[in-house]
Amino acid sequence: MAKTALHRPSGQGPAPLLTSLAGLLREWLPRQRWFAGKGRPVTDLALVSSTELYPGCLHLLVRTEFLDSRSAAGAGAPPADDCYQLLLGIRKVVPPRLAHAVIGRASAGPLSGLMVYDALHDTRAAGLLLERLRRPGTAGPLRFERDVRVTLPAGLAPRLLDAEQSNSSVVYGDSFILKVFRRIQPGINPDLEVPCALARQGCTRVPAPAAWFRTSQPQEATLGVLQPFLPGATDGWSLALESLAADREFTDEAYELGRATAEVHLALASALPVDAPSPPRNRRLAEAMRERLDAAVHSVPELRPYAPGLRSAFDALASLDSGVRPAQRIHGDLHLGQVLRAGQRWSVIDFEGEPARPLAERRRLQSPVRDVAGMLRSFDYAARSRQPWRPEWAERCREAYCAGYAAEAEWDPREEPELLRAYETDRAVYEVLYEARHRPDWLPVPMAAVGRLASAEVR
Ligand SMILES: Nc1ncnc2c1ncn2[C@@H]1O[C@H](COP(=O)(O)OP(=O)(O)O)[C@@H](O)[C@H]1O
Ligand SMILES: O=P(O)(O)O[C@H]1O[C@H](CO)[C@@H](O[C@H]2O[C@H](CO)[C@@H](O)[C@H](O)[C@H]2O)[C@H](O)[C@H]1O
Repeated sequence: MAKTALHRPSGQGPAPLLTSLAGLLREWLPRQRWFAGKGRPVTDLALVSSTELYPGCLHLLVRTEFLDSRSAAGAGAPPADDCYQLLLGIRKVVPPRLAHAVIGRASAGPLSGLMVYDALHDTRAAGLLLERLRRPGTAGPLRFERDVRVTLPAGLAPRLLDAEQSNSSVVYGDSFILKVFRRIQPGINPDLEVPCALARQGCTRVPAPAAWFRTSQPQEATLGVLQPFLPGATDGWSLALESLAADREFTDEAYELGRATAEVHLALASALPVDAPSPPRNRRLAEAMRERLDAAVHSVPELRPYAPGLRSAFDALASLDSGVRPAQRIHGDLHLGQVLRAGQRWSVIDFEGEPARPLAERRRLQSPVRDVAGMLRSFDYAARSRQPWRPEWAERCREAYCAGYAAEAEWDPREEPELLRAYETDRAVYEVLYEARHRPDWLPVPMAAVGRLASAEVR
C-alpha cells in the first residue's frame, strides 16, 4: 500500500505523550476485534495526531507498524502499517463500571501514574461526542458536521454496542447510532459518501447520515458517522439462523431482500457515475482476482490444492467478450449481517466495503453482481453454520433472492453465470483469509465453498 501522511507521521507529534502510551497500546491494540493486524505483534507505534476533546479525554490517531510475514512478499517483507482512531479516557482512578475498558496504568511520561481506558465505554465521553456533533465546529484538526434538517435532541443516553464489529458503534437513546471508524485511511469513507448520495436520490432503504466528523490533518479522512437507529430491527443473519433452527423456509424474506438490493443498486446507478462494460475491464478484473487468490494461497496454504480449479473461474471471466453488466458504485461487502429487517421491510447498512481492502479500491466502480455474489455466499454460510447442514435451504434462498432481484432490476444476475461464479469465488477466497485472521474456527465454512467452486462448471 502506498504510504500516506496518515501512515507516515510528520515527526513533530507530541512525543512525550507517546512515552506514556506506547507500551500500553502495543499490548492492547492487537487484542481488539477491530485491529486488522491480528496475531502480528506491533513493532512500532507513532502518534499521527492528538487532540484533547475535553479534560480527561484524548482523541488520537496512532500509526502501528507490524511485520506481515503472511503478505505475498513473505517473511522478508518490509513492515506494514495502519492508522487507528482511539478515544482514550484518563483518570486517577477508574470506577468499577469501567473496569472492562481499562487499557492500563501509564508508568512514564506526562500521564505517569494515571489510568488509561477506552473512553467509548464511558457514557460521559460518548455523550460529549454527541454534543460535539450537535453543535458543528472544530477541535484541533477535527471537524464536526451535520445535516441541519435533522433534529438531534440533547441528552440521549449512550450505550456502546457489543457486536462483533470492524469498528465501534454507540447507540443514543435508540434514536441514533454513531459508528466510530477504527482503521482510518485517507479520503472520504464510502460509508458516509454512499448513504449521502442515496439520501439525495430519495432512496429510503439506507439510513441517511445525520452528522459526521472528520480530520483534515495531516490528510482528509472520515472518522465517524451518525445515522438514525432503526428500532426493533433484526439483522438478516440472526433471522436466517432462527429460520434454520425452526426448520422454516426463508424464501419470502430472500425474495424481498433481492428486491431491496436491486432498489439500492438502481438508486446508486442514478446517483453516482456508471461505466460501460468492456472486454479489457473483464480481463483486468480477472487478473486482480487471480492476484488476490495468489496472495491468499500464500497466507492460507490450505487453499493450494484448490487454486487451479478456482483460477478456471477467473479464466472464464477473462475470456468473456460481452454480456457483462456496467460498473457502478455498489455496497462492496454485502452479506446477511449488513441488512436489517424492521416489520416487513429490509434496510441496508454499512457501505464501507471489505474493511481489509484499500479505500481507493473500495470506492471503485464495480459490477452489481459482486454484491449479489456476496449475499449468495451468505445464505451458504448460514446453512453451513449449523448441524445438520442444509444445502437445499441455501439453494432455495439463493434462487428466491435472484428472482426478487430480477423482478426489481429487470435483469437477472443468473444470466451472467461466468461473472457470478468469478465473484463468488473471489468472495469465498476473501472469506477464507478473513476467517483465518479473525475466526479460525469458522475457516471450514468458506473452505467448503472453495471445494465446491473449484470443481464447479458454470451453471
Ligand atoms: N441504523 C441502524 N439501526 C439499527 N441498528 C444498526 C444500524 N446500523 C448498524 N446497526 C447495528 O450495528 C451493527 C454494526 O454495524 P455495522 O455498520 O455493520 O458496523 P461494522 O462496520 O463495524 O461491522 C449492525 O450489525 C447492527 O446490528
Ligand atoms: O465486519 P463486517 O460486517 O464489515 O464484515 C466482516 O465480518 C463478517 C463477519 O462478521 C464477514 O462475513 C462472513 O461471515 C458472515 C457470518 O458471520 C456471513 O454472513 C458472510 O457471508 C461472511 O462473508 C465479512 O466477510 C467481513 O468482511
